[in-house]
Amino acid sequence: MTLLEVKNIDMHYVQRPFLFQRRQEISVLQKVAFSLQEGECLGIVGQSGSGKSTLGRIILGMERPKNGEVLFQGVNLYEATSKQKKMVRRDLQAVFQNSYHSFNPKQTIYEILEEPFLNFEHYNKTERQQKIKELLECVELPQTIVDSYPSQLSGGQQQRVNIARALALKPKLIVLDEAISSLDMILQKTIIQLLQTLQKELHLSYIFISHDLQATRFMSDRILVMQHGQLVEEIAKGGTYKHPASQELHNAILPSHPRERSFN
Ligand SMILES: Nc1ncnc2c1ncn2[C@@H]1O[C@H](COP(=O)(O)OP(=O)(O)OP(=O)(O)O)[C@@H](O)[C@H]1O
Repeated sequence: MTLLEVKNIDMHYVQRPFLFQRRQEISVLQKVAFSLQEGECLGIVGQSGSGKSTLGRIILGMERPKNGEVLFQGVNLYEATSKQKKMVRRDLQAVFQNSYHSFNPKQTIYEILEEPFLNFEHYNKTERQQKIKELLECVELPQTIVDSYPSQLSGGQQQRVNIARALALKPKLIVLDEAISSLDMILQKTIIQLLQTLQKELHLSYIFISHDLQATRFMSDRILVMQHGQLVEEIAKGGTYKHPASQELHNAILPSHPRERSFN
């Protein structure tokens, strides 16, 4: 079943290069269209500035596009009623690259994880405690972490808390925007494996946005390649890269052994 439909999205930003110069429209997305099935992990890759994060924000309902529609479970995000918006806020979650900045540093991990339940559910205190315990188990964090503040956790632990918070309301889709890019290689692999396990257990869908083709290939069922605000190629799992933009990303993957890395 189709979960998300992105139809002919155009987006531009208005810039004024210098104080007395005329405002210029910079086009960042042109006619972007794709759909996502339930349970699917769709990768979106492209070089820096190709428009991936802008597209991610539009999919999350955070930025209204100039033209086009985003339909999530059949609901147009930018025409939704307040009841529909509440449903979307439950079922559509995000994990961004800089996990620390998405926390209130004055809240403990317990308070951070409790917030979605306070906002969306009618659980009593004992039920909330039980749900937080389950969330921590889900992302393989120790229960002792609940009294810590975000600044007391490692980057990997912070990102697990972020994932736990995104999972709290059992969403249908999580948009992961460079969600593992700031972690070291070993941690990246661990978090990818965790995301894959959770995807199977909870029948989740992901949009995995990254400039890292290798990680995206490992994670995704299908990959869309972006260049200059357009989707230039769709690659099925195990498929080959034909478009020059895809080949460029592919060629940028470093060989695993340092001896094989030549910069000539
Ligand atoms: N708020 C904004 N105002 C003006 N221009 C913007 C704004 N946000 C993004 N842009 C421009 O839109 C283009 C696409 O940016 P975007 O962040 O979507 O690319 P990206 O592919 O996610 O890049 P990266 O991988 O470096 O994060 C860039 O040229 C960027 O400068």
